[in-house]
Amino acid sequence: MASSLIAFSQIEKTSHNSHKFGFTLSPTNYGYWKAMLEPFLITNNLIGYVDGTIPCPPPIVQTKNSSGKDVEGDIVITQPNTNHTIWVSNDAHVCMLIMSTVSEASFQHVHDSMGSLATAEACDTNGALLATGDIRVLPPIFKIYGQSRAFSGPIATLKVFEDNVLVRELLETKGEGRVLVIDGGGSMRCALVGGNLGQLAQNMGWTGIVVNGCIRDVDEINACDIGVRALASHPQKSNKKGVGERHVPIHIGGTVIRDGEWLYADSDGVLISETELSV
Ligand SMILES: O=C([O-])CC(=O)C(=O)O
Ligand SMILES: [Mg+2]
Repeated sequence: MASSLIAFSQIEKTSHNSHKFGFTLSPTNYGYWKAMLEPFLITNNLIGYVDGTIPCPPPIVQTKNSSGKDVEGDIVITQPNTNHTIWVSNDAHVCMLIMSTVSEASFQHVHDSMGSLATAEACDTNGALLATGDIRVLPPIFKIYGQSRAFSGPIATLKVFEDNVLVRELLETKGEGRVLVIDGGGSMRCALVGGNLGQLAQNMGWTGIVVNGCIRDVDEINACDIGVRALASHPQKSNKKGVGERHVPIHIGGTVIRDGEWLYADSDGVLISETELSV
């Protein structure tokens, strides 16, 4: 039998809400914030809603009403799952508690990560699309840079080699939430993106940049409010000849990526999908 969840009582909720944290999460104090918040969540048995050890039960349950002698066999009864309703309500309470410790400066960032699609879950639930190649997983060759650890958007492709003139030209156009995916041939001999281009991408509304190649000005890029993936950092700048191809199919690690497809990146990896996936 499925174990039952218990809804938080009004007394418990009031007690949680009256806890004074006395600080908020800002763009610079994540370690301190986590060290202060985690013990609170553990001692109040709330951590399971955060780390996934109390998973969301399915909204519908099926029970078999076996009547023994019934020649028709078992009758399957479908009903709403009260555990699901309780979990959703408890989870909303925990979310509210945590969001009350997030500063306005960090709100958008936290909100974006909460709303983004988890790549592991997307793989688990889309086995058929993975098998047909409609969803592809990029090989785990990338390092994570930029403020946004989880990001997604329609792809603009670019093929260049040790030359970043076209990277700047594309980033000077409106991003409109797109992710620039640069096939730089995996070159480890110079950087295709640096702090200035990272800032430009942020200002022009790009969501992220994925580089099959290197970046530089890592500290500046890490301060930009975009997601960045690259093979490594390299201090040298690239050529400035303006050679390359925009919006063409590219290959990264043997995986084809087409302009207009969707990219999903989080701490677990990077997915390419022919169409937009629902969260
Ligand atoms: O100028 C470049 O080639 C890359 C760079 O350093 C930047 O974008 O800041
Ligand atoms: Mg620079």
